[in-house]
Amino acid sequence: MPAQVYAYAESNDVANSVGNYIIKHQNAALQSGETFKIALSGGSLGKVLKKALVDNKDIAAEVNWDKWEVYFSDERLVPLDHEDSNYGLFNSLVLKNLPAHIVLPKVYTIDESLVTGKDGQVQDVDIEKDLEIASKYESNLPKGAKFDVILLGCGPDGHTCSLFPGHKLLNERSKLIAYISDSPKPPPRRITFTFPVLENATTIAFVAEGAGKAPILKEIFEDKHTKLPSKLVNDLTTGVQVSWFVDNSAIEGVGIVPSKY
Ligand SMILES: O=C1O[C@H](COP(=O)(O)O)[C@@H](O)[C@H](O)[C@H]1O
Repeated sequence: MPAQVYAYAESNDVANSVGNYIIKHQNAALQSGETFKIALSGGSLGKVLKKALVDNKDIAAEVNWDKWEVYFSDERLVPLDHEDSNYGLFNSLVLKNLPAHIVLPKVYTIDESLVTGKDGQVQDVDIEKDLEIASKYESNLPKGAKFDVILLGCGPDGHTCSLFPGHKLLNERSKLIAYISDSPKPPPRRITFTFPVLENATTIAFVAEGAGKAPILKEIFEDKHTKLPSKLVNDLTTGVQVSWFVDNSAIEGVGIVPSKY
């Protein structure tokens, strides 16, 4: 299934389109099941989610938060209220801005006590603990590690989740959640979805904005041989529908014909 690319001049339109996409897949999931299982990323996606799910009142009214199960496609091994935490970003930008009457979603976070220790202080690097964080997170994944939607970012180096170009985790097949201690982008200690989880999703959407993303999108869409992580996701042949929500500057000079969602 070839990836669909949806492009807009304005950032608000990108966000609204992402919001409509989420609602469509939420409704489809709730027609056949009791919960909507979504995985989020960090980085620039946080602001997009706020614009889409909090600020746009029409979309906000359609979100069945109480039926959502929220996971993170990757997480940095820092306390949950740390500025680098992907959960922390979603919490501060979205969850904390929801009206008081909203029943909050079930959100699956890393076990913070393994990062901070019982005294609440961040502990020194302890690979065994970090592996335990990854395997605990894996044990909480939905049945069959099946997500209705996975929302991804694409770093300027082509990384997605915490899967970095050329890294050995690109070949990880036995673990669904893997630990990385040498992330080239700080912070170095993280956990991440692996390819078996991405391959199994119903739908995956990338969100990428800004001229800084244009060179890497050019490589992803024009270089058949590149092995960038985002390209590997883009080329999945397991039946997952991959979409891109971008602004015009992110695809400036890229040879693709975008659509409107
Ligand atoms: O480190 C990370 O970066 C990617 C890409 O972030 P962006 O700001 O360039 O969109 C993000 O998707 C991932 O969750 C995060 O941990």
